Amino acid sequence: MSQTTNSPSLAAPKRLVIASRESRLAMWQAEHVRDCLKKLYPDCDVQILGMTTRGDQILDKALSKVGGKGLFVKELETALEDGRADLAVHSLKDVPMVMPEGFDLSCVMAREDARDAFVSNDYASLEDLPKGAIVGTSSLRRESVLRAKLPHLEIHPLRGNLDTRMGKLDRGEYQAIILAAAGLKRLGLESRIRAYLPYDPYTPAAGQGALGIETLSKHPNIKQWLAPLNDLPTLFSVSAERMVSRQLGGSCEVPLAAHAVWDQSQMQIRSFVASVDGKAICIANGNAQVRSIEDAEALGLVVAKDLLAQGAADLIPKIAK
Ligand SMILES: NCc1[nH]cc(CCC(=O)O)c1CC(=O)O
Repeated sequence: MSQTTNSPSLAAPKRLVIASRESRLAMWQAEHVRDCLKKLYPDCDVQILGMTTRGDQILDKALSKVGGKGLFVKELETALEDGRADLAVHSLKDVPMVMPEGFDLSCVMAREDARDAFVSNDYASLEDLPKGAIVGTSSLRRESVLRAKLPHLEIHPLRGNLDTRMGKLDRGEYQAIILAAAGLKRLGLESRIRAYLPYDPYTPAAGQGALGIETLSKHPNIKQWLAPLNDLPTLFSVSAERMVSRQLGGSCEVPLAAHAVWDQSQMQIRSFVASVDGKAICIANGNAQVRSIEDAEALGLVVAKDLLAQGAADLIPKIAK
């Protein structure tokens, strides 16, 4: 993944098929990748293969209860294996921390706004919500911080694609909902954002706001063709975040947050592991010079060790210690 220039000896691709989920956000992301590839390789025929995943079908349960991450990527991986597609585009947040055998996270593209957003028709911010107001989120991470900071609020589950979630808010099922700002901005719904939640304490999930492209390990050419799409600051940041998450079991069955920023070789990272009720929390911050993916992962490891030293493992159901 560290390669960011195209090998001059490799001929341009003739045809590339992108596997994508069919939600509006997933299609936006696939079209974005298609447009970038068309710019790089004007003579290449770039197609999008849309498909429904189990994560899109099961809408009545919290993600953490139905298999979590991986749920949105499995069908796309099958399309790669079967040769129906060459690359799969994912929200990086949904990509498992440990890639399955035979698959690589080949490319990480520039990050959108990584923050969580407050969306409401009647209130301007979380702080304005009255006692008993219903806030929609199915993220255990968001729920944990909300319960700790604003215990007078009611947290109710909220699943489905972005349009479904907005519809539920607009029908009055919730007084407010919390969503990733990235998805809203990509779909032109930025004007619905009433407030941005600060990174402290509302730290995002590892990879939030970034796009990841997955390919088969046995097709190194495709990885090389994608290399120019990598964004170095994002790649460094998410490498650190994903290392923290990986060390802590990498599931979404536990409130786990990790967010890093990289600028001019300096990286800062904030991470927490908490209980869903918000009563217990381990927080670790890191700061280091980072000039490579290895440096970024090393910082992620330090932060993970800090969390574990504070007893984070006790908050995680099935972590292999
Ligand atoms: N877990 C679902 C998911 N995966 C990616 C995004 C939003 C876009 C992104 O973070 O890149 C969302 C929705 C949300 O958290 O509101």
